[in-house]
This record gives sequence, structure tokens and C-alpha cells, in this order.
Amino acid sequence: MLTVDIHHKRFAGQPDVIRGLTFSVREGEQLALMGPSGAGKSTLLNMIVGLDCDYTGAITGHGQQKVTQLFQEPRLMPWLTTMENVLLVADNSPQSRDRALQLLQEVGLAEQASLYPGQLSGGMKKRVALARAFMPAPSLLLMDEPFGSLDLPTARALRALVQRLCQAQGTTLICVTHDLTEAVTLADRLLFFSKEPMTLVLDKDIFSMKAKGLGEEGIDHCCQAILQHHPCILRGIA
Ligand SMILES: Nc1ncnc2c1ncn2[C@@H]1O[C@H](COP(=O)(O)OP(=O)(O)OP(=O)(O)O)[C@@H](O)[C@H]1O
Repeated sequence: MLTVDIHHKRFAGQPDVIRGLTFSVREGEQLALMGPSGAGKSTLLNMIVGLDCDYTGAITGHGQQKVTQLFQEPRLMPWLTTMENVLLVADNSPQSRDRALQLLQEVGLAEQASLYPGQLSGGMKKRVALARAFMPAPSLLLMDEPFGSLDLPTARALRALVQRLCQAQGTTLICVTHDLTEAVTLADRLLFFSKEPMTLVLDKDIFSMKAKGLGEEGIDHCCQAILQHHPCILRGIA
């Protein structure tokens, strides 16, 4: 269980960015974080991953976890091949190479293993970054608007892939997104924040809605129902 209990977070000379923010995430749960631009969602991810420790309060339960992060930009090393980029976070043992190849197969890039990032499309680079994020078999994966810049079919395919890999590996997912469809597709639970300072305004469990098995139409239906009951989401992300 990961528990976030932030009393205050502020940058030097600024008012509080985050105040009185408390929530927990169960192991293997998939969480989407939503809220207005500039609210503090990326700041919160930095705090969860331990890059930013300058706050009052505590974030507990992530100490023993294997945490990886997937950013908006794929952040590949241009001088390394696809395979070498995936192996960046592992040793070069035969077992690691087997696992990297298996993950490249999962993301549909086994045949591109020896190509360099400059030879790949934007969607392919994201898939390499995804394979690399799953390489250490993370118990916690943090994603910050990972598919925002992609066309709809590519984004849809990558979301399905993330879901499949998280479920297969029991990975807990915390994903920042502005896209309600993405949130509903990926997550069991939506947290919606206000800004200045960032506080939690809605904690919506959609697991039971999704347990019935949602197709694309079902996802749209679910989004409409959420917006109808919680118009604050629409106001916040519009
Ligand atoms: N290193 C920093 N120094 C000073 N202020 C910062 C720093 N990083 C972020 N901020 C400020 O903190 C606030 C929250 O920023 P953050 O990037 O966390 O928001 P966000 O919710 O992720 O926004 P978006 O959805 O647009 O990506 C903003 O007002 C931003 O200007």
C-alpha cells in the first residue's frame, strides 16, 4: 500500500502548490490523476518517485517498490539501438536479453531491435520506452501524459498494451492524464484535483463499472456518466 499524506508543498517564494492531500493506493491498483493544468500533478509524481523531498508530510510504502516512470517524451538514447535502450535499465546477461526481446515482441518491435531511435516513428519510440519501463518488472509504474501526442489508434493500442502488461505483472499504475477516455480505459480509480493549492475533490472508484467488461462504446458511456454526475471534471479539464 502506497500512502500519500502531504501537508504542504511549495516552491521557494511561492504559495502552497499542494495542501492537505491524502490518499492511498492498493497494490496492483490502477489510478488516474486528473486536474487542471498547473495544478501540481507532475510535482506530485516527482514527490512519489522521490525526486522531490522538499515538502511537509509523508509518502510511505514506496520504499521497497521497484518504481519506473514513463514520460511524455520517450527519452531514448539516440546512439543506442532499440534493444540497447531497453537494456539500459538491466545488465547485459543472456536472461536480460531474453526478457528485453520478449518485451519487444510484446510491444511489436522485435524486428526493429537493431534499429536506432532516429529510424523509428513517434509511436514506435513510445513503445520502446514502454518496453524499457517494464524491463525491471516494476511494482509501481508512474506515467505522466504518456500518449498525449499520439494519434488515436496508436494511443488506443498503447493503452491496451499498458493494461495488459500491468495486469500480467501485477504492477500498480499511477497515470497523470487530461484525457478522460484514457483515464477510464487505464484506471480502476480516478482522482480529480483542484488547483491553487492542489487538493483532492473527487475519488471515484470505477472498478465495478469496468468489471462488467467495457468495449469502446462502454468506455464512452462510462465517461458520459462520470461527466454527468461530476461536471467539475469537465470544468477542470476544459
Ligand atoms: N521547479 C519549480 N520551481 C518553481 N515552480 C514550479 C516548479 N515546478 C513546478 N512549479 C510550479 O508548480 C505548479 C504545478 O506545476 P506542475 O507541473 O506540477 O503542474 P501539472 O498539474 O503537472 O500541470 P500540467 O497538467 O500543465 O502538466 C505550477 O504553477 C508550476 O509553475
